[in-house]
Amino acid sequence: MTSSRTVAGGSAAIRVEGLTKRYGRGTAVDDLSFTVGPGRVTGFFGPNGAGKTTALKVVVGLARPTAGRAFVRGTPVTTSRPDARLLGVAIEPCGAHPGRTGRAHLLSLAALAGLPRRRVGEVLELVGLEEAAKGRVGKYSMGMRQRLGLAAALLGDPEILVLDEPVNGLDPQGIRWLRTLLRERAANGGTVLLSSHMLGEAAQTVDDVIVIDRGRLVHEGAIRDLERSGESVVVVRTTEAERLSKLVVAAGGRAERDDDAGGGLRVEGLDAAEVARLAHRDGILLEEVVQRTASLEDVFFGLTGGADR
Ligand SMILES: Nc1ncnc2c1ncn2[C@@H]1O[C@H](COP(=O)(O)OP(=O)(O)OP(=O)(O)O)[C@@H](O)[C@H]1O
Repeated sequence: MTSSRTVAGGSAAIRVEGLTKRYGRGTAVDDLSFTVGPGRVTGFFGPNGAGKTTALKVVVGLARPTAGRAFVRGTPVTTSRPDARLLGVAIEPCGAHPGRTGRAHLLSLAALAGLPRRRVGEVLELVGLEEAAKGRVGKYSMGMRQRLGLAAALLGDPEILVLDEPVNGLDPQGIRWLRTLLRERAANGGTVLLSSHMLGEAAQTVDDVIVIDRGRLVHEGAIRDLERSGESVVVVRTTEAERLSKLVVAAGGRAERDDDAGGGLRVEGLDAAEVARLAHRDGILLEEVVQRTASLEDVFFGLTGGADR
């Protein structure tokens, strides 16, 4: 999928520049640019329909961009078969015929990529599918199909892994296992780009995040910075929410009714002590005041509007 001509991208493992992809009159990806650093696990996040799969397909050469370019290790991506030693890809559907065994599927992929047969046994062990690989793919659970897709991506022991929603269908133990596997690859210098529509869940796995919404970039940076960016929220329970809400707004804060707080208020822009002072000054009784830091999911909703499409 790459040519020998090095053009751009610098030391980036993956670089996407001004990528737009239209399907008919719809725009799936809209002037998107981002960089994936080497030796890091990068999460590519966005609500359903944000354009993640489409962008990843362009990055791995499975779709042609309408405009813009993608580079893998500085080399422009083309739609020819990727070098399995450079780039491993797991994007559904995995292409395995339902009537074939998982092992037969991997053996044919290994042969196509010029990789030794022994790699099939090795990757099956890595993903915990040794026994299941003797059975037909059509009988696999979603979690087993995920593991088979990952085994295929790992065949060439690639420098860079691109995984579309790899956590889907995995149980909690499976998620923990995948996290360890991906962290180990990054610790050994490998690069991972994985997509997910749940930022909170992937937070322990990734170093960096790229967040898109409606095909456009809304955030790019380290996960730690995003965690720190969470503004604190004060949740107040009172029978005089309406009156307190006006005081909060007059003091420069934001307030909205919070049904979870039992007819209370959710306040942003002021801390708990300031809210308590305002209430006390006007003789408003507060039944409960709780201050909490916005979770990563709150930050994600704030960035993307939260709505799945
Ligand atoms: N082959 C296609 N033909 C037409 N429209 C498409 C095609 N592929 C994707 N789209 C549209 O492009 C938009 C982005 O889809 P995409 O699958 O890339 O989003 P996503 O972020 O991966 O979503 P999800 O998390 O639901 O998989 C959607 O509106 C989708 O309907």
